[in-house]
Amino acid sequence: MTSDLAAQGARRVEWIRSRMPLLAAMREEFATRQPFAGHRIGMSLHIEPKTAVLLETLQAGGAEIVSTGNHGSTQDDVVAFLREQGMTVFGARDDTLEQHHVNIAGVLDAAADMLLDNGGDLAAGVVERGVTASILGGTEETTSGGDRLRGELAGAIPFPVIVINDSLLKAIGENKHAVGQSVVESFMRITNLMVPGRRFVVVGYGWCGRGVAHYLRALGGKVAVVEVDELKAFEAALDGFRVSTAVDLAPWGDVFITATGHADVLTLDAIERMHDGAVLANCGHFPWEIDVAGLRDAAVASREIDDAIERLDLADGRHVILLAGGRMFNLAGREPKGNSLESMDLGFLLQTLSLERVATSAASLRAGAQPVPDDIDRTIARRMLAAMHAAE
Ligand SMILES: NC(=O)c1ccc[n+]([C@@H]2O[C@H](COP(=O)([O-])OP(=O)(O)OC[C@H]3O[C@@H](n4cnc5c(N)ncnc54)[C@H](O)[C@@H]3O)[C@@H](O)[C@H]2O)c1
Repeated sequence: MTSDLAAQGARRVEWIRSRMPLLAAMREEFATRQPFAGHRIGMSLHIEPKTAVLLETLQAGGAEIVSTGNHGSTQDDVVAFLREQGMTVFGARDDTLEQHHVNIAGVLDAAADMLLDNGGDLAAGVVERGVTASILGGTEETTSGGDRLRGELAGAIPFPVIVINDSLLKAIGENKHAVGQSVVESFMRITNLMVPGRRFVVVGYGWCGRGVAHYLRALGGKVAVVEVDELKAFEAALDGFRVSTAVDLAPWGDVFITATGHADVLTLDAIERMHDGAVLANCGHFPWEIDVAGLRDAAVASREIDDAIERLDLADGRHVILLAGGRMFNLAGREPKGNSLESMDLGFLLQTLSLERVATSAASLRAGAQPVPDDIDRTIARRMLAAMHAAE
């Protein structure tokens, strides 16, 4: 019998599934191809409705799924739905960090022969347990997991791991365009402020920063860029943005958005020069880009004004607004949407085709971390163009 929670999960997945055409086509192909028949995939990935569509697709290809989510973000209705589809899923939204580690151990105990990893936890687990020989290969979703495989785990992984975040297709489709769109959407949803005419300073002009700067300008925002790499700073200037340092732009900007992946790119020396009411937000992966600790020390008072909006009063009478405590603000606030369905359709097809490559041709891949094979990027780009009717 379907539980109420599973039924709620099923309803939420329905809309998402209906707008992920690349994965839908894959499920049809897999019905006959069955590349994962006889394989058990052990997974660690943020569990929400888009992930459910990925898991359904792998299951349609014959895979047995044993999965857990990220700590603190597992959606219980989606877990209930996936369990009803015959998958083994560990984890709940309120799990402690300790329980999360038990969940990861549960996935490792299932003795999967393929891994879909997130941050390198499963790869580190099989090395620690000395069971690497039983693994055919797998994928790694994140840059930080890729860094770990190439750093502390280098030489210890005798099977291939395709690092999804190394894909140029993903950089374009997700980091630039999806993060660009969702950062602008989140700024508007969380603050309810106007973009047109407002002065934004974007720190970092990599894939994400470029997207953020372009989407803000597209809505009429005035945008300046801070970038330490002179080539990217030059590109930002040619793209028509004002380019300078954070300290120099501090009195000019109304809103400051960091997108670098690096620590302390917005510090007190800039914050002290900002005008009263300046808004600070970060969309980089780690919550360390804005010097939040330094800001809290300098503040004489602080209070939560609304969901993900905090006011910090400074000694000279000015105040600044910090969104989402300096964490990724496009995943915060009421009803965070995260990145667009289409970008996740694309990202999860990268996962699916990379796992299929491992299942069918592991011997043709080298051991350890490696980028997504170029032909997979190009196949998906062609499919995405067709799904978008871009040629019409
Ligand atoms: N919020 C999301 O949904 C989301 C999605 C994808 C990636 N990310 C994260 O966003 C961050 C940026 O990703 P990316 O793909 O744009 O990386 P990237 O490497 O393409 O760009 C980072 C840029 O920041 C610049 N930079 C570094 N230190 C700087 C400093 N002190 N001041 C100014 N510029 C500086 C670098 O020169 C580089 O151009 C990463 O942490 C990534 O994990 C977030």
